[in-house]
Amino acid sequence: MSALTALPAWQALSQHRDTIESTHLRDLFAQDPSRAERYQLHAAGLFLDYAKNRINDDTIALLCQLARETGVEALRDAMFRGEVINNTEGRPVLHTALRYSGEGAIQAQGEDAAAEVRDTLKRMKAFVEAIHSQSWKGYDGDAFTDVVSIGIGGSFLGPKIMSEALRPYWRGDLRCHFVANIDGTALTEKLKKLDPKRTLILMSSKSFTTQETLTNTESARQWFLDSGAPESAIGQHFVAVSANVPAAEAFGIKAENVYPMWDWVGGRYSLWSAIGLPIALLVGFDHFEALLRGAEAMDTHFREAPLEQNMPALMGLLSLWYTNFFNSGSQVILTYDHYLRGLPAYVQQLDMESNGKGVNKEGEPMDCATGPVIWGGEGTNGQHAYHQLLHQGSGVIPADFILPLQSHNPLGRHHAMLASNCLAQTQALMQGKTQAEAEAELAGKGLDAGALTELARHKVMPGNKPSNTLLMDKLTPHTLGALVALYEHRTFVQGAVWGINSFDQWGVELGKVLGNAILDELESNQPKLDQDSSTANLIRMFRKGQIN
Ligand SMILES: O=P(O)(O)OC[C@H]1O[C@H](O)[C@H](O)[C@@H](O)[C@@H]1O
Repeated sequence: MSALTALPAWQALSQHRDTIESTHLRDLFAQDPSRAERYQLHAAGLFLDYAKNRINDDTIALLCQLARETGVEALRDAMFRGEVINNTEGRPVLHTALRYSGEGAIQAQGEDAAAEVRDTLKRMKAFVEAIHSQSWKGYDGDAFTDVVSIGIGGSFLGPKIMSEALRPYWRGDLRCHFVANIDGTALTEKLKKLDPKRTLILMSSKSFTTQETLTNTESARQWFLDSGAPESAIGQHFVAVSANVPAAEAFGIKAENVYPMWDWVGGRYSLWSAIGLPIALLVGFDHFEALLRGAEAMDTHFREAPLEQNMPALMGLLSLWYTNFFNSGSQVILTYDHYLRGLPAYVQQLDMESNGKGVNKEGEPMDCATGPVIWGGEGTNGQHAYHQLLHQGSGVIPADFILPLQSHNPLGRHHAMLASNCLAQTQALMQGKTQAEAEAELAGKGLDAGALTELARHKVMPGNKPSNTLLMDKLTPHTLGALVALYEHRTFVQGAVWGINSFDQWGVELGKVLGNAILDELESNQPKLDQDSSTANLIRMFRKGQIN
């Protein structure tokens, strides 16, 4: 047993689980009409109803005790102070400094992170306004109409998904196209519709070593030059965001066109930095700042609210409750808003890259599960597909339902219908359907008693499936910022309890190097093939371009 699983709170939760297991959520609601009032919370423009979780007051008390015994609050405060909590890379973790609007300093290894952020925001603002006012144009005097944003991982998902989420706020004078994959089809399909004279290329790579981003940017440069643009025009059309300014300059991007990133911001936490430039270009700098303020409001709540009333803490602890005490290997995020359809993929990277770890901070193997599989999609589409497994599958898959109360596109009864589906799903998962209810539904349909009982068995829903419901008045830059920061901190809380480093990603780094050795073999004519027989055979086929 590890120090973690031996903790009094962990042991108490293991026993408490049996109490909870013996009571159906339906009965918990029947026994306590005030349940919804007791298990709800407001923070930073968001409302969380967590009453449909398999909990009672003891569960919350024990989960908060576990957080205290594992030092979650102390680690949170150390993160905000800029201490080196990413121990394997020797770095502070300061994405919260990116949205800090106070005047004070935030020390990050001898530098004032807050001052650097302020300077960079000023530069970003000037750049965005120059593009919008058309004081910065293409080399032939044309205003920019299109931006191609090249980046992958955290340098892609945040800008793309948040831009989509803020579509109602787009200015309308610029389009943005995102290219991440090394698959040449991704870039080719985007570029073939564009006019190089009116296109700005924005490449984002914190490390400036990522194969996909470097190769796509080189190919985009070639496309630009092949169109007849002079080499001297590169400076007007290519901008980079990177923590590695010398490498960006060596690549040919003018120093004044390189916007900084810092070691103390993880890729998956970087959309609030210059990595978010595509968002600012699309929606304007005021809305980008509102996004930062929403995240900052959630930071303040996370920092100040006691654990029992702390939205990210409670969501993180509830997630851990199911992962570690109910063996739920996955969690689903269901957004009932078309603009938020990308959020599950965003949280997937955020959570799985952060908490997909098998050893703790000391490098010792974990003896309990860590990061669950995160997946999901937009409602109501999923209801016609994978919700079947949520309702009648054999495991427990906790769900987060996310619903803005007002639509940006009020259209007849659409929004009420959308909301009714969202609420009905949470209710159906909680209540389920008993054998007696299923039989009652089938009565009068002409079935004999035996057939009726048998068919009813297939229609039984066990219920007792937990969910959170997150509401906001409307999806705005502010509420979006708060929502994303909520998931960041929820991820943090789980990693802190587990005692893992949520801020490195050695498994993903492996992919950055593994491909290179095989690439040499694929492009070579030498029959060297120092590989296992399966890989060698596949390489031979690629060289021939034929499967026979
Ligand atoms: O921004 P870059 O340095 O190009 O990195 C892009 C991505 O690379 C890796 O896959 C990392 O694990 C991600 O966290 C990162 O966002």
